[in-house]
Amino acid sequence: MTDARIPRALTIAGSDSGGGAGIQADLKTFQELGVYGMSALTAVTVQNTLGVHGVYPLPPEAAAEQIEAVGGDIGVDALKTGMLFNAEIIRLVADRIRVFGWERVVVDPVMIAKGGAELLRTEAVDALKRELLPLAMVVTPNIPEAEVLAGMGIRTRHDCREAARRIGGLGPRIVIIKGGHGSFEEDGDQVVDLVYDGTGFTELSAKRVNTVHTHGTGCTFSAAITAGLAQGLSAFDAIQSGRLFIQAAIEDGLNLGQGQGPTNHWAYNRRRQEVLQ
Ligand SMILES: Nc1ncnc2c1ncn2[C@@H]1O[C@H](COP(=O)(O)OP(=O)(O)O)[C@@H](O)[C@H]1O
Ligand SMILES: Cc1ncc(COP(=O)(O)O)c(N)n1
Repeated sequence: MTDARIPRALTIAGSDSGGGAGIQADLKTFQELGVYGMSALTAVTVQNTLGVHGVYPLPPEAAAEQIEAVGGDIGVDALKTGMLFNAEIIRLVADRIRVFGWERVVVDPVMIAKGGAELLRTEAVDALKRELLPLAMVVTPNIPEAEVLAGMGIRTRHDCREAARRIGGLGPRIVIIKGGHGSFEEDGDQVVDLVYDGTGFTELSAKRVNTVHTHGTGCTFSAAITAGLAQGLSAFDAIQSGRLFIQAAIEDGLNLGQGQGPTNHWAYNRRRQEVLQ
């Protein structure tokens, strides 16, 4: 029998039939990072590299009961939320996080898929802000999501900092505004994720990969952070190691299907093995 104390992580998110985003991306990432993965499904999407072709939300109680089933039996060292779709699901998920007293919580405030499909109802944004963000150790909006949460446009690096401050005011301990959707003038060929911890800012820069195969980048990044938290890393170390994981996954992205392909969840470990050989 292997060590019973393998780190355990839970993803509360939607299913992506194409396997590049959602719970599929999360579970692949947990597995690659040596963490036992569990899922509470909120919705089934009909999805491939060409986009989202259908969304079938589950009854809100289904998510709540899945969380109770794994939380009460197996235990959860860290969790992430992804696609939550509506306010009722958000309320029940937030309630279960409070009841279990979980603190290592990553909220990826998924709103709109890269192809434009709505993964969170507009009227649910308030519930996300009021119910879930106060429970988050780390929240990971992309720039359009940060604009919605902060209630302001982001056109400059200065705007980005102001938005991070406003989102920090909603309760999460750390805000990361991800730079995948565009660079500011001074960023050059770098992609910059802005990290705000309530007092100061850190910019995590990496080379921007020139690719269209970025389906599931946000899911994979937040799952990698969650895996780090499940293993007991500090939030900042988990974010830095998540950044290394996503960079490798994008650099070695998979040209699958006819549209926007997924990232490569093996890339990080394959590179580490190559270094060891
Ligand atoms: N072209 C790229 N090159 C390198 N890193 C990227 C690229 N696109 C996104 N990323 C990284 O992927 C992660 C997810 O960012 P982003 O794509 O903005 O999120 P989302 O999938 O939520 O829209 C961030 O760490 C971001 O810096
Ligand atoms: C079920 C599901 N959840 C999340 C996303 C967001 O994907 P991305 O990380 O590319 O923004 C998605 N396309 N599908």
